[in-house]
Amino acid sequence: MIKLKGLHKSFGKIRAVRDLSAEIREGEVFGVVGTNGAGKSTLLRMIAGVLKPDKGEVFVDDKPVFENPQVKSDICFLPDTAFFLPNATPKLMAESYRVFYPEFDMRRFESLTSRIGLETGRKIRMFSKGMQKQVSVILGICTNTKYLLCDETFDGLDPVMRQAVKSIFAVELINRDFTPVIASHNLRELEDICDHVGLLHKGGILFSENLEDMKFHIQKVQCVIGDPVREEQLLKELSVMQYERRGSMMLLVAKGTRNEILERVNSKHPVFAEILPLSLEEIFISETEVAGYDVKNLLF
Ligand SMILES: Nc1ncnc2c1ncn2[C@@H]1O[C@H](COP(=O)(O)OP(=O)(O)OP(=O)(O)O)[C@@H](O)[C@H]1O
Repeated sequence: MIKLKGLHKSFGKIRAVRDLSAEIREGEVFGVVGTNGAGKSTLLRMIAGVLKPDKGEVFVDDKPVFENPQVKSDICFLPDTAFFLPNATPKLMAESYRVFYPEFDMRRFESLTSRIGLETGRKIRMFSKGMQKQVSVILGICTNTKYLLCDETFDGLDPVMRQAVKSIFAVELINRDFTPVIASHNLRELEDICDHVGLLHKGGILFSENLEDMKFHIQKVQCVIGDPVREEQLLKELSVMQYERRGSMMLLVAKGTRNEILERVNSKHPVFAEILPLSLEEIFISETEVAGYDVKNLLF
């Protein structure tokens, strides 16, 4: 488990991370989302132990991470701009990774690179940006470290490759002790891979939730009731987070389980009613609006 306790980090007058506390549970995919400059990279660098917090501490499996090589050997950090040795090939990079990470799985490296058609003997600098990202992710996965910190890792990957990386993560999560932390400014990129998402804003965590819990407790429903009195009653009875009208159709996002909401709606004898799937983005927008934030400005 990763525990972040009261982290602060400033660069001169810029307060990149302020009083940030959170927990990242083992075996979960944790997403850190936030706009450019929200403090995501700074946070990941502190978790990786390459940057010392001004105040507070990062504990990885109950041990402080900074200047602790033993703990750091359980963490692989993939920065947003991958570092490759000059003129290196993927094969050479894999060999140098093996020096730092004794558990590096060379066989898996060969199998993954061949599966996605990456030539391991070609110079990385001749690769496209997306291909360089692929090399970086594969190297990270093959380190076999328990924690993999990914900074904007899915950025620059095409949809097919993004899907491939997600599948690789899924296999790792099943087969070994693996906890990826993925930072992105794009909630849509995190939607189908993360179990838990923390929303970072101006260096602090605004919101940190398990996605299944969130989806279980919020529903989007569209219905036609056709009677203003019963419509009014429904709006009063539900804990409405968002409400919109399109002609006679009511479209609302409300707190409650699927059954609770349907029961309330059906008690108003609707002409038509259905529960619609909610995207992670809609959930975040609803939850944070209720908390008094205009999250649309924080996500895109
Ligand atoms: N080494 C540094 N020196 C000075 N300021 C820095 C440094 N690193 C980060 N900052 C500042 O700290 C703030 C947070 O930056 P950070 O890179 O952590 O944000 P981010 O959420 O990762 O942004 P992005 O999505 O653009 O990568 C920014 O205002 C940035 O300018």
